[in-house]
This record gives sequence, C-alpha cells and structure tokens, in this order.
Amino acid sequence: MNFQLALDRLTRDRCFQLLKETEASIDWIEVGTGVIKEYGMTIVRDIKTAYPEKILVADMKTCDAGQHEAIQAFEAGADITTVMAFSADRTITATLEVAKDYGKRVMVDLLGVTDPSRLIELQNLGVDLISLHYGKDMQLEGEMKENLFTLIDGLEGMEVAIAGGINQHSLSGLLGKRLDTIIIGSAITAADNPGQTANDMKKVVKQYEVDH
Ligand SMILES: O=C(CO)[C@H](O)[C@H](O)COP(=O)(O)O
Repeated sequence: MNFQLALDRLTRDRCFQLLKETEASIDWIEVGTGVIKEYGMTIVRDIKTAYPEKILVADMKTCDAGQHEAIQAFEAGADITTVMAFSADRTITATLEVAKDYGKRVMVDLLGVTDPSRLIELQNLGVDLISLHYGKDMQLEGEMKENLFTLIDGLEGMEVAIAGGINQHSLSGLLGKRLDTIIIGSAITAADNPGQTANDMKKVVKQYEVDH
C-alpha cells in the first residue's frame, strides 16, 4: 500500500522541511492544490527535482481545460495529476490522452460523487486510478463516513486511493479495505513531530501488510 503525504496550506519552506522530516516514511508526495495556487508549477518542479525517486502527485483538481492543465503538471515533473470526477467526460479524456503521451497517470478525485454509476462511466473512459475523498470542509461535520466505500463496492480493475482527515486513530479501520494508496495530510503536517508521526503511521500499514 502506498503512503502519500499531502502538502496542503503550507509555505514553500514548510513543505521542504516536512519532506526532509518524513521522506523515509512516504512513497508518494502530493503537492496540494492550495500550495500550487500559491507558488504555481515552480514548486511542483522544485519538489520533483529534490525528490526524483518519489512519485509526485500534483493535486491540480482540474475541472476544465484538461489538456492544458495536464500538460502544465507533467511538464513540471508530476507523475500523476488529479482531475475532478464531476468534470465533463471530454475533460477527463483530454487529461488521459496527455498522460498517455507523457507516460504518466491521472488520478480522478471523487469528491462530491455519490452515484456509483459515475465510476462505471469513468472506467469506460479509461480511468484506472481514483481517489475516495472526504473533503476538508466536510470534515468540519465529523469524520469520514463508511458509506464512502459504497462507491467502490464490486469495483475491479481500478486502483483506489483515499483521503480526508485520516489520522492515527482512523488509519487502522481502513486497512482491511480494498485500498492501494492512503493519503494523509494534516495528521502529519500539523503534528508536533511530523517525522515520528509519519513513521508510526507507515509502521501500522507495513505491519498490517506483513500480517495479511
Ligand atoms: O485534497 C485534499 C484537500 O482537498 C487533501 O490533500 C486531503 O484531504 C488530505 O489531507 P487531510 O488528511 O488533511 O484531509
């Protein structure tokens, strides 16, 4: 299972400091949407240059102009760019076409999607990587709900990531689910000791994998 660190609502210096502290525990680095809005594609480029061996996810949250934004992300060194599932099909296929040209990937963010039939449509469009997402603002109403998983009931042939307020307490409840990537942001980035927290959370995942 991949462990993805989401860098959100942080300064550039703090992003690099956090990466230094957590790099041994993380597999994928996500440059968060707000960080990209603040610093542009330069920070995606600079993080990829500093950590070329890590898979870099540019959380572009594209919802239109798919071709243009996918080119921006991949030219900056992203390995994966994100697109919103509610976008027009043409937006999604445009990003997939660019990803194919670059030999890169698209992660489709399911934020706001409640109808499982959209998953079938996405699969038919050629999507092979999705993220279940319980949004930052939704988190103000409580923790991620179990019904998020009904979207992927019986789904095969797609890699699944999950994000949304996952912390040390909720992590273990996710480990039995069919997940390929666990995305963790503030539980690590706002921790007193981010390096230790990332290490502890990664250990829980690794131990689960050894036991199952
Ligand atoms: O995409 C995001 C917000 O839109 C975040 O990257 C994702 O929610 C993970 O961060 P956190 O663990 O703090 O919720």
